[in-house]
Amino acid sequence: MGLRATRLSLHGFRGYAQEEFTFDSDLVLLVGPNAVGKTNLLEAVQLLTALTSFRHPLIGQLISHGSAQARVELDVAADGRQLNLALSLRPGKRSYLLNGKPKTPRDLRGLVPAVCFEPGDLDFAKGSSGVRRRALDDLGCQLSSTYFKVKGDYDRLVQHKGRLLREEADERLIASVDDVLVEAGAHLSFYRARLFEALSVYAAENYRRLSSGEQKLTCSYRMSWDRLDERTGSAPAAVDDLRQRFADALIRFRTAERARKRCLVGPHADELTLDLDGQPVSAFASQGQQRSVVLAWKVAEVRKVEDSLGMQPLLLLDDVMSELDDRRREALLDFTTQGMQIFVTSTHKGYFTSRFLDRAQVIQLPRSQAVTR
Ligand SMILES: Nc1ncnc2c1ncn2[C@@H]1O[C@H](COP(=O)(O)OP(=O)(O)OP(=O)(O)O)[C@@H](O)[C@H]1O
Repeated sequence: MGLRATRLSLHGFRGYAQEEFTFDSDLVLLVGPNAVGKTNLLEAVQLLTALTSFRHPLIGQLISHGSAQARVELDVAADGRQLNLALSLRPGKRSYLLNGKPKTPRDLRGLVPAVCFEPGDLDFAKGSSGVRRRALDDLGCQLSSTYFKVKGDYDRLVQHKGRLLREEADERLIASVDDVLVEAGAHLSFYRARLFEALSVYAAENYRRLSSGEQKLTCSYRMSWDRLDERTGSAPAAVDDLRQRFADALIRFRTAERARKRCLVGPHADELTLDLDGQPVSAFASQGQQRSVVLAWKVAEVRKVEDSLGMQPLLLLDDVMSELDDRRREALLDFTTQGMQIFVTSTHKGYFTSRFLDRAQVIQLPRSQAVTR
């Protein structure tokens, strides 16, 4: 199924007082100098589609300085249907509309999916497990309302438990939180590990192609309780199994958690590792290899969205061309022939081939300059 964003309007959003863009191509290149608003524009598209932004902003940060509210709207053609997605932002409150009718994020989840690739994503390869957990959760929340709910429940509970541990609350009170934490935590680890496994298969294949089979990418997920007990993690068979293992671990680590005053076990501490030929990517891979790993992972995300939702996501590429060498840039631009709509931002047109530029709608920012093709 093809998704095409055709119009974006921005009112009081970030640096945009009032602006409207129309898109007439499946390849949209936004070019302009630093700080002109390229990323802000992609962020608006991401908020209306993925219902999140890679910047994870507070609502107040999205509203233009000096404005009381912001509104962004995106028209999308989806298999003959016209969708108008709107997001209104006021301090502390965000509300969505679909074709003029109020909707919850739950209603909109997965309606118009998007995958974003931005320079900060390089941390996916070189950063800690926390970066990879967050990336997985962002995608999982887009793919499934259940994932989103379980993640929200777990985050709230683990924060609450953390507060109780810091306040040295009564042991029975903490144990009562553990009783509910087990349910949300077992589900979150289960969903996340399954998503990771599916993406790992695609990413390994993508990496093999990108590196011409020179190295093998392997990805592994270790539940926190296996990691802390120094056991070798194995793929979870079922939620029941995880529930039991999590409950046992919470009892085993009760004294340690009270002593350290923080939550030690649970999905927030699961470890997600990436290895090239058995060596951790974060510590041993070259910068180029790390970039290829991230590229392989992003391509895997696109494929997973297609598998799960039966449609190609919008692909948002924010300033990644400058981060990639010619070969990897070419590999990424291969995507542009696969029919999905792609938004690319860049400070320079020079990163793109004439073949690419001929096909693309080039929007020059700031808008005082002419819009060209
Ligand atoms: N809430 C806000 N109100 C007003 N301006 C804002 C707000 N949030 C961000 N900005 C401004 O938006 C600008 C940054 O825009 P953006 O990140 O889209 O730039 P960019 O074109 O992607 O730049 P670069 O090429 O450097 O990545 C900054 O000048 C910043 O001050």
